[in-house]
Amino acid sequence: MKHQSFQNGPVPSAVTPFTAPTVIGAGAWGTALAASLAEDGTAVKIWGRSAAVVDDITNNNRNSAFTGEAPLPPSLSGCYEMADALRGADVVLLVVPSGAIRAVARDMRPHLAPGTPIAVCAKGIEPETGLLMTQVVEEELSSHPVGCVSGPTFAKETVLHHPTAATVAFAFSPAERLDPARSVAARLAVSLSSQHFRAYISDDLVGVEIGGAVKNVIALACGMLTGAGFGDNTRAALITRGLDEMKALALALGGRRETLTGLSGLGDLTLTCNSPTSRNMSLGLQLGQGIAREDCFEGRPVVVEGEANTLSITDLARALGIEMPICEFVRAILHDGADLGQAFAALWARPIEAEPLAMDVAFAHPATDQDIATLAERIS
Ligand SMILES: NC(=O)C1=CN([C@@H]2O[C@H](COP(=O)(O)OP(=O)(O)OC[C@H]3O[C@@H](n4cnc5c(N)ncnc54)[C@H](OP(=O)(O)O)[C@@H]3O)[C@@H](O)[C@H]2O)C=CC1
Ligand SMILES: O=C(CO)COP(=O)(O)O
Repeated sequence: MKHQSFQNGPVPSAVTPFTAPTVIGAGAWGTALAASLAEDGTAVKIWGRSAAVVDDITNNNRNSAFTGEAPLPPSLSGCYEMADALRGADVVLLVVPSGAIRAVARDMRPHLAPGTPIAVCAKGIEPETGLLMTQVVEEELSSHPVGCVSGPTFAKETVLHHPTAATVAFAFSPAERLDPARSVAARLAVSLSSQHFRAYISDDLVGVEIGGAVKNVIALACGMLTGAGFGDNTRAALITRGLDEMKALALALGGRRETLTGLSGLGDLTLTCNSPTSRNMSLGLQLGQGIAREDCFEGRPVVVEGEANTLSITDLARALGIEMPICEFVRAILHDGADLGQAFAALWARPIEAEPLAMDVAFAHPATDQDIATLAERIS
């Protein structure tokens, strides 16, 4: 049983962890999160749609298909009936790819106890609606508190107990604001935390979710340019300017700028953009090397969230009037058949901007060259 203090003013309150968590989705990340929750012996259920995967977890304490030979805690048990998985659950982590979130949330509805909190752990934005994953789940499960878990977390490292940190974000009720130790975010953060895993809390769902969704697209760009033969300078430029794009989108949707410098923003951007362990970075790398899309990953189907989400993110940005040139560059390559060299030359030839002004000005004014020149004069 985890009991930890949460500093709230002079008198720290105790945080009560969840005692019956269920994870929906038995892929790599669902398995890693379930293992973190079960680390201290808490009985955790994990639902998967493949009987072979579920049986492997229950009988062998392994998920060979998704997390290899890494041993999983014995208090983790698999279910392939949604009703069994959700019976008695006091918190649910929803960990299927973003494209499946709405349908799976709908399937969960008849089996959830009233008010059970749901933490969405997929990274993306819904096509057509432009909704964040938590907003999609709120539409399907309107009477439940809905939040998210996001951060720089490769599942394969998490199951091997490499120290890992992530952010848990939920809206805080007025009572929780007075005593954050009682918040769903704090309770889930403590439930997930162990000697290998640290969870931080936030109430900025927009900021946390936008970081997780957009970093995949920037990782694709980093992969493409790395694959094309460029080095660390180019990746650093894309990461930094990509962070600016994330901030702009999050701010336009009501998120907070500082959230994007946290684990789910800069943290995940740094991880994903610099490592071919990332499926998004890896796809970009292969495309940059000239490998045809259908031959990438040797033809295996692999979840590459940034691929479809490039469209949903740029559609949303266009509708909001936000410039996201790196994301547009990735869209041009992946979805409009553009030539990588020509598209990058166009990206690189964009007008010179004053770096701090690029953010601050874009929101106050639909910035023209004249606007920027005028503001630059005023500041200098
Ligand atoms: N892997 C990682 O390191 C991290 C991943 N994430 C995010 O977690 C989410 C899931 O990714 P990840 O676990 O890696 O993906 P995986 O490919 O490892 O697993 C996906 C799981 O979802 C299941 N699934 C797919 N479609 C459906 C559906 N329509 N209905 C029900 N189940 C479905 C798959 O089942 P089946 O095998 O039967 O197809 C599989 O169990 C993504 O949004 C990803 O961005 C976040 C942080 C880290
Ligand atoms: O989100 C992740 C790490 O935080 C996993 O990244 P990929 O989906 O690109 O593999």
